[in-house]
Amino acid sequence: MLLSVSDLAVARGGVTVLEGMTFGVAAGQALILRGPNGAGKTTLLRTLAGLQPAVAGAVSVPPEAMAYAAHADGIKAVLTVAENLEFWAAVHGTRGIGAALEAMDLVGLRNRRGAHLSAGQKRRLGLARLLVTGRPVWLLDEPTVSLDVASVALFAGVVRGHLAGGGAALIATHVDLGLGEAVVLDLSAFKARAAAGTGAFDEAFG
Ligand SMILES: Nc1ncnc2c1ncn2[C@@H]1O[C@H](COP(=O)(O)OP(=O)(O)OP(=O)(O)O)[C@@H](O)[C@H]1O
Repeated sequence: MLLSVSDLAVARGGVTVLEGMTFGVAAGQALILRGPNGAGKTTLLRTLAGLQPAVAGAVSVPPEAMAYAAHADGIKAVLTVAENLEFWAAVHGTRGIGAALEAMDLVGLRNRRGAHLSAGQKRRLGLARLLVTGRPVWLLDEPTVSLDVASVALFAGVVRGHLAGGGAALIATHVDLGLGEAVVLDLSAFKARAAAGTGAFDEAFG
């Protein structure tokens, strides 16, 4: 397994929302996270990314092995598309942004400032960032929001390429990315008892 999670519990706002999560993701595999709004998909991804501590349990690889694409793209408005990617490449100690520019159809936009990109273009740049991290496990939170049909297909190809290269991905998505080999993890099975009756889960699971 490229990533193994055992008996993991995660919390939001001081309330444990998911517990007893044990699963693995193999090299070349995508795991699709399912669950209604508020189920805890973002909370799980943020915990794996090291942005918040786990309540309990163990994760086999450190956050440094993972690349997280959050709802916000984290683009620097004053930098151009190419400069944003070069900045991230420098942060991650990798070289070369050409493949990332091409993969997400950003070559023609390489000199446009972040502030001047459309929502979908920003999203494409945020996803191109994954490629320059060089990290094996991708954590993707609704990655196709703002993308048009052509860009969704482009991104699905990028994910397939990452998997074919021995990477893995955990993806919270309601969109079918056409990843035939993907395994679905239904988070309803891990609803924390502590969350029942607090309001945090009532909306999600009734
Ligand atoms: N600061 C907070 N304090 C209390 N509860 C919170 C806080 N932030 C989030 N929550 C609750 O934690 C639960 C999990 O939220 P999370 O964002 O992980 O869900 P999600 O499955 O990603 O939802 P969505 O599909 O809507 O993005 C939700 O019920 C949410 O209302």
